[in-house]
Amino acid sequence: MEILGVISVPGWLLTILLLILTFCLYSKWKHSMWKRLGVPGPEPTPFLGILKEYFKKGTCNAELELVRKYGNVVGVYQGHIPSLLVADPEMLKVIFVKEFSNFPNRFIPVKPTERMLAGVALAQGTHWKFLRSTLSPTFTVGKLKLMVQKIDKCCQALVDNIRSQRGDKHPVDMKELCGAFTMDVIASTAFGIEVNSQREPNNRFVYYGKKAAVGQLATSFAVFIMMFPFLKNVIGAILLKGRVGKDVIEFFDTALRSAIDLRKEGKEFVDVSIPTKNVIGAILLKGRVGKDVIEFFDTALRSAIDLRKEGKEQYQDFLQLMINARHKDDHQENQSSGDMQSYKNRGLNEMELKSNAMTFFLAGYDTTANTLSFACHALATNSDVQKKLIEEIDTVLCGEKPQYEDISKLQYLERFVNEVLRLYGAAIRFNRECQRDIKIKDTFIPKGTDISVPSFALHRNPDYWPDPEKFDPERFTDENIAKRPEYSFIPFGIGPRICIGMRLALLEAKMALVYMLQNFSFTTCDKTEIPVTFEKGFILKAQNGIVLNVNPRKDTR
Ligand code: HEM
Repeated sequence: MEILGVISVPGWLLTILLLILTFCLYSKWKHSMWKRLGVPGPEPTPFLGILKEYFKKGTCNAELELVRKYGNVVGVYQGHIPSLLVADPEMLKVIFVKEFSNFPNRFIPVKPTERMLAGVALAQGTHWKFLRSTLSPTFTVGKLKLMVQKIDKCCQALVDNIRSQRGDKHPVDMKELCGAFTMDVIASTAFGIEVNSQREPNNRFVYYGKKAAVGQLATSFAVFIMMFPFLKNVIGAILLKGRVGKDVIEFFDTALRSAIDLRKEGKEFVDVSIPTKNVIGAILLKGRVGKDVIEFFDTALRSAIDLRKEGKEQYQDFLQLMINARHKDDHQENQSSGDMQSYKNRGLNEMELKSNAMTFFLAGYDTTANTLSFACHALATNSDVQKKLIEEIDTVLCGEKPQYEDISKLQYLERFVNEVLRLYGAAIRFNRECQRDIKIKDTFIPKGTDISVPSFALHRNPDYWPDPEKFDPERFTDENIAKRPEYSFIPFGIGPRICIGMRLALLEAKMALVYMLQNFSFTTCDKTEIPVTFEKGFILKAQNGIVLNVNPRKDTR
């Protein structure tokens, strides 16, 4: 083809050039939205928007810089998807509480699968309302009290494990140990399965839990879809369905299916061989899960069954509570959409049960584990705080094991944990999708916008937290709390969609801290990183572990 009768260009090359030009214009137009709306923000990198910064500096540091530079409301682009970062407490109240009906759902950058939408964390509209109201009773104080015995056992194992790991005064990686501890807690409180992941760091639950941990969505596929969101519905689901965590999902599904089957008929618990054989047969036939997984699962299952045979297990776990919430009306088993009335007479269907059990497992493991390991780091690097905490624990408990009621008496512990959550809250970002155009505090937010909360940056804003990097539990005295705006401290989110597992997380973290401090104190060693380097994902983690000296308390058992 000739251009202006001068240059001869092959047709295919011209097509490519035109395509590139079209994409560049598309990118430029997409990246002009916040400027047109008068919202401050950084100049986006073509096609990638802010993603390059996130990958280079990590989500938490990138957002901290953005909020410090542009203020509490910042317009950015994840690829070509417009995101409004909101770290203004007043605006957060409007979006997450007052105008919740306009922001009821999470923003999901990829096309969600049916399974993703069946879990309470990603469910939408009335379906979310139904799931949330069905699952919330699972986390009441009364139900949590029933879990205390299980948590207690895991705490004892944690202490034993620290003791054996430190051996002859070797430093201990508390990140690994805390991960194994919360894995034990969630396995027993969610599924009634006792896995000794603390003594077996290569345990399959730990392996699959880690593999499936939040942050998986930051795959190249997700980035690709963020760059070209118009392709979301065409290829998003296919790519994600095919590639992300298939073996992980399969593992959890099989484990759960058999656990449910076992419970359906009380008498089957007595016969170990039949159900176990069936499960393994099914896995082998499918040929998808490795031999090691089968062996692990067989062992875990066997121990769960053995416990039931010995009558030790009373099914006081989330799985049982969820099973109790289903089969109220079997013929509506497959219903998963419609108005609230259509959910009225049914419990959880199979897909919802599976998806939520896995959600609890994944949401409850990594978040709590990292919070706890940062707490140990804070103790080691703030000896005065540690001393005060030990004094309180000794005075209130007099060396006895903590009971549920004791935990609320430990006021300094409450302040300490809050300060840990302020500086090291695991969920550094959570979001909502704007359903209809709306103007809030002079900012126009178009329908479909992702509203993301950079909580790491909010929790380090010097306007609310003077000398923000300083670790100081006294920030959480009643007097000091009253001086700050509501919603300036939101480690578990805000409003009707606040973290459903908050009480469990706080209970297990506090119990573990009490157990540890009744037996040990923490100090730094030459391998302790100060300050800690964070990983770059959406969950706050110490990149190089939390390595500390753990010293037995001379005055303890
Ligand atoms: C220290 C530990 C934890 C932290 C910091 C944390 C933080 C959060 C945050 C920030 C959210 C988003 C809330 C919002 O959008 O407003 C959330 C949601 C959620 N969390 Fe947690 N979480 C923790 C532990 C747990 C545990 C132990 C469980 C379950 C056993 C859990 C289950 C969930 C679920 C299911 C949701 C989605 C709720 C919904 O959409 O209705 N989390 N969490």
